[in-house]
Amino acid sequence: MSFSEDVAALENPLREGMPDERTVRPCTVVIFGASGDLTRRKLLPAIYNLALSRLLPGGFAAVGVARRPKPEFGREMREAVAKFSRRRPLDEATWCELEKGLAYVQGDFNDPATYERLAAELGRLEVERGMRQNRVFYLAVAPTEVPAIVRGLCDAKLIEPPSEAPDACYQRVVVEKPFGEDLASAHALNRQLLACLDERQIYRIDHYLGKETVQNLLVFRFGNTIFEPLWSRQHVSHVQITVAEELGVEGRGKFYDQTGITRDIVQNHALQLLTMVTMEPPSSWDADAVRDEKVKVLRALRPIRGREVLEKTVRAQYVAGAVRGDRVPGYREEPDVDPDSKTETYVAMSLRIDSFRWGGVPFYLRSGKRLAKRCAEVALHFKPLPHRLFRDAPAGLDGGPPPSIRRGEDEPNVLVVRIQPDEGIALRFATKVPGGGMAMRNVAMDFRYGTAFGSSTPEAYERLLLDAMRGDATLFTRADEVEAQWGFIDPILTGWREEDAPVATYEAGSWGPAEADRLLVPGDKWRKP
Ligand SMILES: NC(=O)C1=CN([C@@H]2O[C@H](COP(=O)(O)OP(=O)(O)OC[C@H]3O[C@@H](n4cnc5c(N)ncnc54)[C@H](OP(=O)(O)O)[C@@H]3O)[C@@H](O)[C@H]2O)C=CC1
Ligand SMILES: O=C1O[C@H](COP(=O)(O)O)[C@@H](O)[C@H](O)[C@H]1O
Repeated sequence: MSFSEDVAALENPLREGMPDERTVRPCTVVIFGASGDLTRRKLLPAIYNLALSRLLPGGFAAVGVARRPKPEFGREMREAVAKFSRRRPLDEATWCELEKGLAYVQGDFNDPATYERLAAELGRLEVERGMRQNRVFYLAVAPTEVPAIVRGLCDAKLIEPPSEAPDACYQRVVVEKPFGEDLASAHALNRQLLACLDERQIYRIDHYLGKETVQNLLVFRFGNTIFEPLWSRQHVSHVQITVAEELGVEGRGKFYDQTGITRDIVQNHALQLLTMVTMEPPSSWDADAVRDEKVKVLRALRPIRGREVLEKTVRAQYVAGAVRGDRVPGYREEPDVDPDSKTETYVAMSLRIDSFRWGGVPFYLRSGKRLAKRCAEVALHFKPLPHRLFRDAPAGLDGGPPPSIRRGEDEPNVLVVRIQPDEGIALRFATKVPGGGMAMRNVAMDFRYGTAFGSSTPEAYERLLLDAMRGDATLFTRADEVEAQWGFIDPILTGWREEDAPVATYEAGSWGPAEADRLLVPGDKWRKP
């Protein structure tokens, strides 16, 4: 912990109790796909930040595995950390210590010799650094590579079945998203994994679950008494879930054109947000208790299939436009994208959850690349007043409210959970305009994470790596959960194909296609965060 953080911890009462006390046993993290983008942008910076926060165990090593030779792996990773770490400049002492336990094994995932070399390297590090065979294998690779790696690890006896003995070593496998590309492939992948591993050893990652604000959805709902009674069809008129990006496909045109935003974001991140907002309270903070409740919501999602896709979903692609003033090309002009591509870069849908709590409440979900603003949020729109006692203040009232305070007319209460950026929670409510009369205007009560807890909150990958080392799978998806997600998404993708659903267009830098408005119940409007 740096001096300034130390002081902040002492001075800010909200930070009390923040350091995490759960211990991590000495272990090695092995990253498959170590020459790839995720490793340098996210994984190594996350490991470095854990080291900087003194959350790594005394004995720790990180081994990268990939096809390309990397004679300067340590130097490359140092540069990556210096560039992508949330805390800069690089702390030399922390990096030097970490680098002592850093190694690289070159090899093809399909070649048994790769695992022999890895076994030798692990043996050397474990002896040298006084560690036992506690290992987290992080598969930062495409889903097609996963079965070969797991087989290779098991054949080489680098993974053993889990033992209940208190001092037994563990071996766990973290599997990156996308987990399959449809229900059939996800199911097959689960079968292949479970042929070699126990479910307790499998950690299917969805990095949105590692975001502080996503976890806070559960604390907000189940750690307070006053919100949960409002959290249902009795009070909520509709819910909007938005995952918007300013970014385009960022050099991942080939991957993206085969994937599309529904598989890349909605099947995982957006549906996870939906489950966190709508699940029933779990009986305890236990991995299976939490995941059982999430699966129930996924199974209660009303399917959208066949011609229903035309009425309940909108897919679209961006055309050239300007994002924050910079001209950007259209999707079909991006490198490695088919000029006749029908892959969606935007999707909006109107969902229903068939349950006692949510029956009749529309859930509007949208996600897009190259939208006006980077923003992920969940907004609960409450029901309108049954009877209006007070009048809205007329605009331009002398000495009246500034324009940032919104007119109250027809604007019921809204609770917005901002996942990113500007993480926080805002509640919109009506208030009396000062002066004579009883005119009202809407104002916001606004909690900001940055102000309350300091600006540098841990990255999702830090939390999730640490949880995998600790053996806490609560924030990872279970086999039945990931299959239930695909079970909802698959019929939509099939419906689009079979019904030849139109692909609308939207200008890059806008809030998406006008066609998305037809998903809304009359009177509802998409938010412009
Ligand atoms: N990048 C991101 O922001 C995110 C990525 N993900 C997921 O993480 C995973 C990895 O993504 P990303 O890092 O971008 O992918 P990259 O394409 O950048 O990296 C893939 C890695 O896999 C290695 N590899 C592939 N096949 C083999 C093989 N047969 N033998 C040995 N090595 C092999 C490559 O090695 P080499 O290049 O040396 O051949 C490279 O290190 C994907 O599933 C992706 O969907 C998830 C969220 C965000
Ligand atoms: O998984 C993915 O997520 C990122 C967005 O993540 P965020 O944490 O920056 O919100 C997205 O850009 C990428 O396409 C997708 O694969």
